[in-house]
This record gives sequence, structure tokens and C-alpha cells, in this order.
Amino acid sequence: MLINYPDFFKFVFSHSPVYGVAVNKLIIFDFDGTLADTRTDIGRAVNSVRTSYGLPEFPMDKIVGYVGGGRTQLMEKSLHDQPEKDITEACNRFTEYYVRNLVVDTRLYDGVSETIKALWSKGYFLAVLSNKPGDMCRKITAFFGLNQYLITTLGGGDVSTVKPEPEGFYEVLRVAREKGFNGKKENTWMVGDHHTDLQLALNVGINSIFCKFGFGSRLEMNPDFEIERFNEIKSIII
Ligand SMILES: O=C(O)COP(=O)(O)O
Repeated sequence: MLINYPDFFKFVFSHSPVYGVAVNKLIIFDFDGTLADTRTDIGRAVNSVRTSYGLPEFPMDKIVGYVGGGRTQLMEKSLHDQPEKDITEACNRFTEYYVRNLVVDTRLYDGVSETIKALWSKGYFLAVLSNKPGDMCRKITAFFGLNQYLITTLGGGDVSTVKPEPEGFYEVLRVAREKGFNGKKENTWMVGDHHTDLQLALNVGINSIFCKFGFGSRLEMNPDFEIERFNEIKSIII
């Protein structure tokens, strides 16, 4: 692996208590609709499942409205007109297509790489907590070169529940503490585009930032902050 030395030293210094820099912020990002616009690739994978059952394709915007609660829920909603279905089998068909086509049209939103790097350079602990299956999430974050900045990337299947249940958050917190995070809940942020992200933040008592550029819906949830562009996170947190 090639080490970028200026970045490496920035990390060591900023994450080392020896140098007296406070290591006190944990920022947890949702994935779909927050870091990446994954709509088209998810949509194609869903339609591949529908056609495998002999069903007509759904328009993308309809499918996008079903994303957010993880793969099982996505399959249940996307096959609501197929009475005879085995959801486990449908999930397998979805996975089989999607793992081979994870990053065809998927793109990071503007400012994501640069902002993640800036937050990491400050010594903050960064993590991804998604309802998307964890192995798929990690493949995409790796593809975009984000893994080096993340203490962990957790998704569906890594813990037994999905957001807004708090289990995934507590696992991220455990990893962060193990790596030296010494802050409190008021120094912890959930950044997402979906009501499950905002509900999770409320459930565990951390700050929330709602990404208006994403494709999720906030429903009746009230985030602490809203952003139009990803890089606005810097002015809120730094
Ligand atoms: O795949 C989903 O259902 C949603 O994934 P997300 O939590 O990263 O938005």
C-alpha cells in the first residue's frame, strides 16, 4: 500500500494524545443518499429481481422511495405485487445482481472526498453506519478510497438490527472508544438523508445533520441541522 506521508503524519499527530490535540468528535455517516448517489445501480438491481419473477420493471423514482430500511424491506416493498415470493430467495437474487454491478453509475456526492479528508485531518473519528448490507457498503467505500479515513463501516447483517435501532450505533461507538475516542454524545454526530438516521440520533441522544441533497425523506423528524451540500458539514462541526 502506498502511504501518503503528509496525510500519514497529519493523522498520527492529530490522533495522538501525546501532542495534546483533543480527540473528541465522532461523526457517523449514512451511506446511500448521504455519501453516494446509488439510486440507478440499486434501481437496476431491483428491476433485475422483478424481471426474474416475470414482473414488469418499476420506474426508478418508485424504487428509490423503497430504499432506506435495508435489503429485506427493499425486497418486500419492491415485490408487493408478487404474492408468491420467498423474501430470502428474493434477497439472494438482488445480491447476486447487485454485487456484480455495485459501481456502474454510483457516484460520491460533490465535496464528499475533500470533506471526509478535512474532518479526518482534524483528528475526528469517522465511520459509516448504513442499512445497506455491510459487505456491499465496504466494497463501495473501498472503491472510492474512503476506507483509509474510516474507523469502521457497518451495514445490514453486521449487527442483528437496522437503523433506527441503536445496536449499530453502539457497535460504532465501541470501535471508536477502542481507537481512542474519548468524547461524549454531544460530540457525536449522525449525518444522513433518511428519517431512520434522524430517529437513530434522537434515540441515542446525539446530534443530527440532515442531507437535503439525498434521496431519503425526513418525514416528521426535526434534525439539529440541515445541509444543501456535503461540505457544509465542516462549518457545523469543525
Ligand atoms: O440500503 C438501504 O436500505 C439504505 O442504506 P443507507 O442506510 O446507507 O441509506
